[in-house]
Amino acid sequence: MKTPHYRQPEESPGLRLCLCSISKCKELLLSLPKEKGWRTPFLYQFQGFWCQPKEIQSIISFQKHFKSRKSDVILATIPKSGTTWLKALVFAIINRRRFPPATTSDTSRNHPLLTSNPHDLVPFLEYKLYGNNQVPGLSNFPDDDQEPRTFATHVPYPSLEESIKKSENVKIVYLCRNPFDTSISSWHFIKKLRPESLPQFSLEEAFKMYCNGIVGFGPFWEHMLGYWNESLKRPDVEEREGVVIQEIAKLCSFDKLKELEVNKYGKAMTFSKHFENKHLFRKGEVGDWVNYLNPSMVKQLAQLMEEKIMGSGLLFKLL
Ligand SMILES: Nc1ncnc2c1ncn2[C@@H]1O[C@H](COP(=O)(O)OS(=O)(=O)O)[C@@H](OP(=O)(O)O)[C@H]1O
Repeated sequence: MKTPHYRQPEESPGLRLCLCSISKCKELLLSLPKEKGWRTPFLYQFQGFWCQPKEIQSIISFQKHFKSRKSDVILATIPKSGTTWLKALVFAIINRRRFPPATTSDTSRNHPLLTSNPHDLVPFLEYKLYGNNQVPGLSNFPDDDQEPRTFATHVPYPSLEESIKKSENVKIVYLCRNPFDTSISSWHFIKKLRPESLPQFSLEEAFKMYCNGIVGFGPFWEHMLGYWNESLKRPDVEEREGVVIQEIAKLCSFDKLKELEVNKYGKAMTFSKHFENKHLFRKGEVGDWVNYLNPSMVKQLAQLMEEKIMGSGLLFKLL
């Protein structure tokens, strides 16, 4: 991170390893239902959703050790539904006074989004913070006097750590995207990251698994409805601060972020050791699915959405 005012959680002196849980986790894995995976040989069904083995350990650690603060902001998504964009937007909004977003002004030249990938600015709880057997010391995160803390997660609502769910003040921002585009985006992403040791992964196979709910943090409809139903119980007042909105939208736009050096050539540790940021920016469009799904696939997913999501009030823009 090149901006001196913003501290990464790894620098915290409280970081420690939590190796004792590894053997317990192995035991747990043996007891869980499993299916063929997207990026790993298997996905396991843990607390009702599908995830990779390493994620289970970090989710347990997050559930056990994280304690929310009243001012915390949690960004929640299922993978490939616009997480990177949401992280950029929320980071820019929360820090708009420290880092003015106007892309033309002198002060904005130091904006962290120009030199850091959004995943390095808003860490995932289950990857960057509680991943790799670590329990981060978050007392000084991100800065001694800077609130709110902003975290991200793919974990479904029922599996969030208890103090988050119990709090009346913690803000959860949930973003979901139409399942047509999300399924295609997921397939493209996994094709790039899937180890060579695993067999080829066709669109047909990926689509079938997606529709069966067997996708990271899925089934997608349960992920969406978990957060959606909770938001209906606790509606938020809409707040607007007109002047900076356009500037933030411009700074966080797909074209702007995709063309930055850090996102064209940079690497982030969020997803794996050698993960290239460019994989997070493919097309960024609504409706690219029409180039991939055949009529019978469209029919199948449309029926599934009707069966699982219709009636909830949740509606999507498909084209
Ligand atoms: N700034 C911005 N604006 C609009 N769209 C954007 C932006 N950044 C990333 N993208 C598109 O989001 C898709 C990646 O999803 P995620 O960011 O959720 O991926 S991840 O879960 O964090 O791996 C992926 O969608 P597809 O292009 O359809 O594959 C990205 O291209």
